[in-house]
Amino acid sequence: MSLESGSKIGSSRVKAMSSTEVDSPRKIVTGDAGYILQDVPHFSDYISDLPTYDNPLRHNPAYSVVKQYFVDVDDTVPQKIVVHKTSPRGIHFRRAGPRQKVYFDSDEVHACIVTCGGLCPGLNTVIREIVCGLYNMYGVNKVLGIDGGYMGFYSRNTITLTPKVVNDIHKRGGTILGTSRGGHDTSKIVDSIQDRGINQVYIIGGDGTQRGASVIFEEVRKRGLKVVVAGIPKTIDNDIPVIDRSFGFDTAVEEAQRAINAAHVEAGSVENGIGLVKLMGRYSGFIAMYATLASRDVDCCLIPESPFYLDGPGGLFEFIEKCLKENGHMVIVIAEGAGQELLAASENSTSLKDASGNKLLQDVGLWISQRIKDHFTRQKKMVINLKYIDPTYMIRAIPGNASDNVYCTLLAQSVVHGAMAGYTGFVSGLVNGRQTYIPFYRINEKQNKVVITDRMWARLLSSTNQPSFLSDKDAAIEEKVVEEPPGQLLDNCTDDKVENKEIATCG
Ligand SMILES: Nc1ncnc2c1ncn2[C@@H]1O[C@H](COP(=O)(O)OP(=O)(O)OP(=O)(O)O)[C@@H](O)[C@H]1O
Ligand SMILES: O=P(O)(O)OC[C@H]1O[C@](O)(CO)[C@@H](O)[C@@H]1O
Ligand SMILES: [Mg+2]
Repeated sequence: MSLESGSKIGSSRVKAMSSTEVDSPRKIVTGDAGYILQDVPHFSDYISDLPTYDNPLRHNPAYSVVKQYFVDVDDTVPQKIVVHKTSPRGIHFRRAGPRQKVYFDSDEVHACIVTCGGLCPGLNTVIREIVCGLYNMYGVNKVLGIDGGYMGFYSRNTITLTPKVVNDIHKRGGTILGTSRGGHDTSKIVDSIQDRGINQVYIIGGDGTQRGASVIFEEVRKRGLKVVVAGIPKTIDNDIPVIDRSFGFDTAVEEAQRAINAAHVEAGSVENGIGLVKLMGRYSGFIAMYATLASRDVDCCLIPESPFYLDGPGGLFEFIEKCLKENGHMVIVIAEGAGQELLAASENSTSLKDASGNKLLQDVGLWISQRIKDHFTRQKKMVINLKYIDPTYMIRAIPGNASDNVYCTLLAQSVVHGAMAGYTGFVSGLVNGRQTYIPFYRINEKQNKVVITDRMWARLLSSTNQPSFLSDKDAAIEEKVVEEPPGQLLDNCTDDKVENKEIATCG
């Protein structure tokens, strides 16, 4: 059976599923033993008789010597790699990489790149590698940078991108294209794409951006345009599902160590020192969790997914007192989205939003510093020295580290290969260590969160020895989860549940 788009699918079963009336049908291919491919759209799904061309990499001296450089069209990557002998084969994604045939003549390509949402280490590397990939691998010579996020599509300013222009940009933080929140108008964006004659759109951004990319793709498809819409997920919070991790995350965790070290040194140098570090993470506490695990100097890590309380037995104040009595100092790491429900209850809660509609959070770092000071100084009459460090923007406004730079290069080259091969409506992402093409709906259906009933959070609790802050009621729920019948082998059991539901519906 061949899974190549536009070709016959042999004995496998293909089912078109539509989630809403406006969305194009989902491409689901099923095979033996519970095999499911959540495939990505392709030009041939809605435009017939398009010419194809030999991939120019065949004649590129760097690649032509590589044995099996081209990816087999049937290659797919499983989402879950821990299985029982009786497990169904489960969900798979199309493997990324160069194809023998491409759907663009090099001279025909007019690509553009846009960056949206907050900054993230590695953005410039992704831009650089898309430009260099298009020029050097595929002989493309028209690449435009859209200035300042989605709203830049409506302005006249664009930046011509060539390998020379982008040569050094990976050494700089931020994005040379600029970024923004809000201002997404699908028809105006697609009008602009059409007016400029753009036929490959590369969209780098977070969850909001990829939702925007998905509606741009739907509009492009509705208009029957031969225009690739492809995303590269960017999120320093690591809140995008399915992918192993987002680019820039590694750099952010590494940079956070500097703040934690400073907090530790400050706290250890005074009587009853408390070093408090606030890290990014609106709804997902991955940066805080990994920075804590990496550091080993942190005594308590507070994240949005694990509600905590201050007073009484098992509460934060009791734990701080214990640490101070035992060690004379302590370090707390708090994610910006942690404890927001406590702030809302104790302060005038606001419903302010940013231009994209994201809720603006109150500063939990300042709030908790004040509450700790009040508790120990006024109520307990104890001398404490609290130093609050807020490095939030410092950890994202830096260039990617070596590992993120390599990762960004692979993501960028993969997305270019996919676009040249005529795939569209997809993001390029790492799944179980392999580059894949993932349909937008999988990226947009939910947020990736720390699962506090997983082993990773248990590792953190055992490393810090902090309280779990679970009430008897919560503990009972946790117990129930653990007692569920076998089948939830993986750390991320929430994912499994979602997927089992999908298997049931797609099957
Ligand atoms: N549901 C949506 N439909 C269309 N466009 C959207 C949607 N959500 C967000 N956008 C647009 O995507 C862009 C970026 O969104 P947002 O500010 O939420 O950042 P993000 O991509 O989620 O990145 P991050 O949260 O990691 O900083 C904005 O221009 C916004 O208007
Ligand atoms: O202040 P800005 O630029 O809107 O971004 C802040 C938000 O962006 C993020 O870094 C996500 O990109 C969040 O962690 C944070 O709350
Ligand atoms: Mg977001």
